[in-house]
Amino acid sequence: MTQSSKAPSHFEITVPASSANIGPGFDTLGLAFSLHLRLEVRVDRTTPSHSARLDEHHQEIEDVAHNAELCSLFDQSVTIRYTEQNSRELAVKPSRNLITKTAWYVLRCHGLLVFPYPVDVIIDNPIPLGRGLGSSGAAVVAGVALANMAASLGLDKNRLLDYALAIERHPDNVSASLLGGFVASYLDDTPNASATKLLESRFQPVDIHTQQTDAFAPSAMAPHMPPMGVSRYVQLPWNPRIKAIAVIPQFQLATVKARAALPDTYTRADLVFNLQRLAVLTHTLGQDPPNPLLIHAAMSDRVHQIYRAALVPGLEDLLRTLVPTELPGLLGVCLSGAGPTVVILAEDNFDTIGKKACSIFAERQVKAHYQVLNVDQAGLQCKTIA
Ligand SMILES: Nc1ncnc2c1ncn2[C@@H]1O[C@H](COP(=O)(O)OP(=O)(O)O)[C@@H](O)[C@H]1O
Ligand SMILES: N[C@@H](CCOP(=O)(O)O)C(=O)O
Repeated sequence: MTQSSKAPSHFEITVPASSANIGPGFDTLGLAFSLHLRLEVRVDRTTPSHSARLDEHHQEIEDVAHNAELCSLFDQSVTIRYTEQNSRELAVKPSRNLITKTAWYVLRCHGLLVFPYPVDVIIDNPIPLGRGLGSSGAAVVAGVALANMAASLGLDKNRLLDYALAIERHPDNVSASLLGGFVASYLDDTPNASATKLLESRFQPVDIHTQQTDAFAPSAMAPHMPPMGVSRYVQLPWNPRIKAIAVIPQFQLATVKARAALPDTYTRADLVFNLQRLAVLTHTLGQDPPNPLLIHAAMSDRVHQIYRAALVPGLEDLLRTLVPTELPGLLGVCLSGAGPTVVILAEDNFDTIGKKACSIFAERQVKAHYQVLNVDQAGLQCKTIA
C-alpha cells in the first residue's frame, strides 16, 4: 500500500474487484482483477468535528439501541456521492452505506464517534453488485482504508485486513482485494487464536453475509478492536499471460443466499477430490507456458458449484461444454465466488470464448455480457492527490 503523506486532505483509494474460490478453493482462494472501486476523498482538516471524541453525553447515547442521534452525528460528519456506475440501488446515507459504515466501525474502535474532520467522498463503482465479483469485499476494504486515511490511524495492511475480516468473515475476497494478485488465505481459528476470539466476540452480528444490514446499527458496533493477526495468507505465483473472462449474467445473486444452498457436511471422497485439485491448481497457474488440460481439470470442484447450479441456470452447461480441446486458448472455467458470474481463465481468443459463453447462457434465457480482465497485482492503493 502506498501512502504519500501523513495527513492528506485530498486523496484517492482504489480497490480491485475479486473472484473467490477459483473452482476447488472454496473460502480459500481469491484473485484480484483490474476492475476498481475508486473513492476520491476530501477532508477539511481546518474544521475539527466537535463531536468526534466520546464524552459523557455520547457514552449515554452509545448505550441506546439503534440510536438515531448517533446516526445523525455520523451522517453530518461525512457526505457521499456515487458517479453513475452501478450506483442507483446503493444507500447514500453514510450510516446505511457499507463503505462508510465499515469506516465508522474502524473509527469507533479508535475512540472516535464520527470522522474527526468533515469528509466528502465521491465513489466510482464499476464492480457489478451481487454477481460474485467481490463488490462487498472491495467496499469493506475501501471502508477500512477510508477510516485509516481520514483519521490518520497509521494501520498497516495486516491490521487493515483484521478490520476487514471483522466485517466480511470469509477471507478470500478481502485478502485478494487488499493484497492483490492470486492469494490463498484462512482464518486462524485454532484454540486461543485471534480468529477464534473474533468469532466468539461481540463482532459476530456485524457479518454482512449472515445478518440484516441493521446489524450495523451503532448498538451492534460497540468499539471493540478485532484481535491482531486474524488470518494467515500467501500470495501465489500467477502467469501474467493468463487473463480472466468474466461472463456476467444480468441478474443478481446475494452471497448470503448462495451460501445457504450449501450442505453442512461433505463426504471424504468429495473432500479429497477438492484437496487434490486445489494443491495442483495453486502451482499450475504460475507455470509458463500454462498447461490447459491440467488447469482445466484442477479447476473442478465438488464443494460448492454443484449445489449452486440450481441458482445459476446455464452453469452446468458452461462447466461441461467449455473445454480446451474445443476452444484454443481456454484454460479453465469456474463459478466466480458465490455466482452468478462465471470466470473463464484463458491465454488467447478471449472474444471468441466470451461470446460462446454468453450464447450458452442465452440458451437458458439468461442475458449475460463478458469483460476481459487482467489480474491486478497491486491490491489496495491509497494515493494523495496534489
Ligand atoms: N460500492 C459499494 N458501496 C456500498 N455498498 C456496496 C458496494 N458494493 C457492494 N455493496 C453492498 O454489497 C452488496 C453485494 O454483496 P454480495 O451479495 O456479497 O455480492 P458481491 O458478490 O457483489 O460481493 C450490495 O448489494 C451492497 O449492499
Ligand atoms: N467463498 C465465498 C465467496 C463469495 O464471494 P462473492 O463475491 O460472491 O461475495 C462463497 O463462495 O460464498
